[in-house]
Amino acid sequence: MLFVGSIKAGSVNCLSGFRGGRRVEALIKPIWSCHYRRSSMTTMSMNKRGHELLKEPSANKGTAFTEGERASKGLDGLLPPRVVSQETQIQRHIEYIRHFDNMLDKYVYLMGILGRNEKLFFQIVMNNLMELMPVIYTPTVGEACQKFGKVFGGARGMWLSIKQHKGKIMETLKNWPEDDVRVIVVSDGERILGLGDLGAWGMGIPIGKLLLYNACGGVDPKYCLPVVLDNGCNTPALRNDPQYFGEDIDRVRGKEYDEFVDEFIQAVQARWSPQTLIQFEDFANSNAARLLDEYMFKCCCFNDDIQGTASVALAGIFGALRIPGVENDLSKHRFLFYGAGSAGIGIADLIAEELVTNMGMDLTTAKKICWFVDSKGLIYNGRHALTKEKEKYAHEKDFEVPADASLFDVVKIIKPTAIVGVSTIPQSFTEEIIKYLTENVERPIVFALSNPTSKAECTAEQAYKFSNGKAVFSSGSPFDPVTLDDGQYFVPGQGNNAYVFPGVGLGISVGGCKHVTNAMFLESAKTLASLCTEEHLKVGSVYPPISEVQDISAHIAVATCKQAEKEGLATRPVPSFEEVRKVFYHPTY
Ligand SMILES: NC(=O)C1=CN([C@@H]2O[C@H](COP(=O)(O)OP(=O)(O)OC[C@H]3O[C@@H](n4cnc5c(N)ncnc54)[C@H](OP(=O)(O)O)[C@@H]3O)[C@@H](O)[C@H]2O)C=CC1
Ligand SMILES: CC(=O)C(=O)O
Ligand SMILES: [Mg+2]
Repeated sequence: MLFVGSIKAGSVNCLSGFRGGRRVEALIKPIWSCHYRRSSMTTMSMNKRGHELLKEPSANKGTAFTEGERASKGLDGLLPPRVVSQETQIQRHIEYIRHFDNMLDKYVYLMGILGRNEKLFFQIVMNNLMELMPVIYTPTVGEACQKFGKVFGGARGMWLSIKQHKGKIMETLKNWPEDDVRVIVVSDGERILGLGDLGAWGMGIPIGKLLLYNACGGVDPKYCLPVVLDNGCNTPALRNDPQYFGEDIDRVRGKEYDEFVDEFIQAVQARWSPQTLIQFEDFANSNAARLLDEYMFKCCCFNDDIQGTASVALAGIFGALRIPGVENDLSKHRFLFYGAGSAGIGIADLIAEELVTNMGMDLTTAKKICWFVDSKGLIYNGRHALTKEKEKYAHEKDFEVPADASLFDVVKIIKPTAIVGVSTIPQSFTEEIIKYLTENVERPIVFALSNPTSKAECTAEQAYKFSNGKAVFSSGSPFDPVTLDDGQYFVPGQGNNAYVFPGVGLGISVGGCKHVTNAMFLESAKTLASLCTEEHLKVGSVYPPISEVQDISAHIAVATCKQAEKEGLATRPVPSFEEVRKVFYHPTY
């Protein structure tokens, strides 16, 4: 740890200075040192005894409490006599989890452990990351959200209702027991994965994202807070469900909604810190980019669906460019996005930023390599129903597009080298589309990024089969490896922002950064791409394996800090990879 005891800790206010006195700060503060107030909750948990202690998930060890602990903490007789190791506990639970055929049952079982014994939960997940990430995250988290009221196992996170809490959010946030909150993932539940408006049941997503902060990004769960802003729900079937626990009102829009969000952001900054990171997640398109524009430089925030997704997709593209047969000059590609929402526009914006920043292109030309199809068809200059975001990619066209053109028709007109699915429309990358792409490009890029699996534009098997193994594929939700009849073997990469947001969030926190910028996501994309080796590319994966996500997150954290320093946004020195790795959350007892 970067700690020198002889200098009086606390003599420099970590929040106050960046530039002046930074080296001194580095000497007296370990990275991740508490620049906030001391956590009262943590102290309270440590002091618990007996039955109370067994009911405290952050401190409970169950049958692993040692004889000494049992004697000193009033646990004698409250546990069966034999002391077992955490390893034995893990073995027992993982064997049990493997007996469930159903992924949702696995989710519910695991969440039960989380509610009883946090460290055990995380150790189980971290030891079995490849197997359990699809349980705690996509695709299962989608189904968990759809049934959240039925599988909800207890209090986790905060539910802020526009009806009950508007005007008193600060007062409400005081009910959260931790005085040191560093990362908040917030959703209003209106666009939960590709599953639509799930209202307050969308809470599964902030919870799931933060579990990845802990398991993949090394952030201690005590610093994390999942939040749902409940401003109503426009899914009648959900509201009519007796188990639905959100507000039974139509979504509030306009000024009242904006005031609600604004009050939340200001309250977070006042209750915790201006550097508390706020990650916007799964807001509908009508609010996502708007809120990001509004708050990017008013607080420490980012929108994961826009920026995190852009970063992971660009990293995958960088990987693809290294595959023999794929055009290796980014500027010579022609991208066709199916879906022109938060994710699609975010990815195109970052591609354009790369072309401008690092390849010397002008922005107008850079944008021209990206074409979009939304629910109304191809986007072009003069088309009706264009938002401000879509207008950026509404190019002049010198061809006719029939009003009822299918995606295949558009593919034949645009002749893309890469298609990116962010549409929520399953099976839309059909056999004829993939075959056509393969006939026109040696190795087409086919990214089916919509989540969960049921919404993927095509499966990995379809992409490889229809292209005779030529497609360079990745998907938002995981697919198993594929072996084609002729023996070609592929390990599809998972193009999911989970590769990026835990590392960026960790970097922001470790660096004490004031704001989050697009350049940080560009650097993250490069960092992630640099970790994808020839060995991964050979089997078709444009990403390193998710099993390496902790190291990946630490590398991304360092890259984020470096970029923050460059932009004058860091308040602490850039840590090394080893320093970041050292402060990772370790859920061993
Ligand atoms: N892999 C990853 O890491 C990530 C994946 N995603 C996934 O991407 C998908 C989209 O997310 P996001 O962009 O945030 O969602 P948005 O709601 O912002 O955008 C969805 C887009 O799809 C378009 N669309 C909807 N129906 C059709 C249709 N029938 N034909 C053509 N286009 C259609 C919409 O058109 P219109 O504009 O006309 O309404 C809109 O442009 C989701 O499934 C989400 O889970 C999102 C973030 C990260
Ligand atoms: C992965 C993600 O953020 C999404 O599908 O919304
Ligand atoms: Mg999302």
